[in-house]
Amino acid sequence: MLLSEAKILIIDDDVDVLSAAKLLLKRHAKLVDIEKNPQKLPFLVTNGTYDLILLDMNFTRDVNSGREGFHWLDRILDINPNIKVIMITAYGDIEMAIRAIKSGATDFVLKPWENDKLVATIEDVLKEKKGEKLASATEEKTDTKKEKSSSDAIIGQSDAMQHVLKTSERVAATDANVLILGENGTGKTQLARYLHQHSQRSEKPFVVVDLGALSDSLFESELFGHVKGAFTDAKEDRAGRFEEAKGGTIFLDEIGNLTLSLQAKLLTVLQERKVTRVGSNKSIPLDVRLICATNMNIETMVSDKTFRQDLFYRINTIELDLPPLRDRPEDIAPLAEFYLKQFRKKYNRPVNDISSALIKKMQQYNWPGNIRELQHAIERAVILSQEKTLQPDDLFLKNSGGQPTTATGFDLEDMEKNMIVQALKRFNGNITDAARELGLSRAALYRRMEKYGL
Ligand SMILES: Nc1ncnc2c1ncn2[C@@H]1O[C@H](COP(=O)(O)OP(=O)(O)OP(=O)(O)O)[C@@H](O)[C@H]1O
Repeated sequence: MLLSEAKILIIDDDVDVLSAAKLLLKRHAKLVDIEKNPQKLPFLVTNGTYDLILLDMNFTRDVNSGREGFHWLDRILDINPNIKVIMITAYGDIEMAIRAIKSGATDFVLKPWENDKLVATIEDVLKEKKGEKLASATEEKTDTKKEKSSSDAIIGQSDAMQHVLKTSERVAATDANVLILGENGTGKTQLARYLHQHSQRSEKPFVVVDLGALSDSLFESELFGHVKGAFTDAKEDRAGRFEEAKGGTIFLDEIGNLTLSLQAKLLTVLQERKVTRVGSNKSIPLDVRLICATNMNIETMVSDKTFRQDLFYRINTIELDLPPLRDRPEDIAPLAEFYLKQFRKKYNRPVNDISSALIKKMQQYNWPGNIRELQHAIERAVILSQEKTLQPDDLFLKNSGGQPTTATGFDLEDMEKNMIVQALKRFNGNITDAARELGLSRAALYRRMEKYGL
């Protein structure tokens, strides 16, 4: 592949590194996105946009062990083993760079780099076929491709989801502003990406902004950009997210979390269709398609006057309502099977099937964390199950009937309880054998059984 065709993502916590690399590479590559928060990597990689990632070895939390870099490298390659990753390492970290390559990175560059050298390294890496290096069979590569495209798939055969999908197909091609409503984990981000990918803007950036995670003080500079010297930390000119999304789509998640004063600022930009970087007096025309989402009851917020009616009317030209999973039980089996396949492959586990009793159990559950919770529950079950067919006991679900809450992902206590249940089952309730397998003393196992009410 030529560099001029390549889509590159750069991840580094140092904004100066990010802007320097972007400035250099955007002259050569088709697309260059930057991100300083590595937590967003799984999301960014899953969408399959990028051919190559430049990944820093060290993020703030753990300054120079490189441990975080290895962690993120693993995550990236789990999601897409064929993606090319170039690690960015500091001088003196050669050992670490070698280790990175052994762990699956394609190459490394030393920081601070020489521009020509960086471009040449990227060009070489893009020419090379990653599969050859991994010495994996062609079959494996084909599978991964299939998985990449299927992981973007929106699964939903219920009438409610079919309705959402039909409307989405119709509106994707237009430039209409879309507001996506739905509880946490119902697939709002996934749907926004689908709309972008099926629009005429699909070759341009899809920029996600989590407004819920943005403090009031950062809002303007993050969304609209700033010029050098606009405030103490503004060491360089910086484009905002609206500018980054130029020609593409901007997805404003958690719009219901905006304070009234920020709502007014956003409204002005949307009305005037131009942005002005903080500290500048030059306005830049806006060329983005706007998709917003919230899990809040925004109409009630409008009546309560906590959300501006004029902003509401501007963002909701088309409204798409994603129903909670408990209201569409027909979608549960296809979703569970989809994730079973995905995790079976990821963790190389011999689990092939889901019993009908388990499907029934899942259909009776209320899924407060919606699809994300189901995804995590299946993931846990695939890791822990000793059987080829998942059974009701393999899936630990929180008690039904509670209020919808945010799913928290892996819960160590859930995992521990499940492992104990499995061990007891395997040894027909024999405490000595189960304790030995779990690496616990009999007393420790009894204590835990008591704690979990077993
Ligand atoms: N219809 C679907 N088919 C398959 N997977 C889905 C579907 N909808 C969502 N997912 C998956 O479920 C997870 C949660 O989806 P997503 O992040 O889009 O939800 P969300 O509504 O944006 O969540 P939040 O409100 O917490 O931001 C993701 O891993 C996504 O890929």
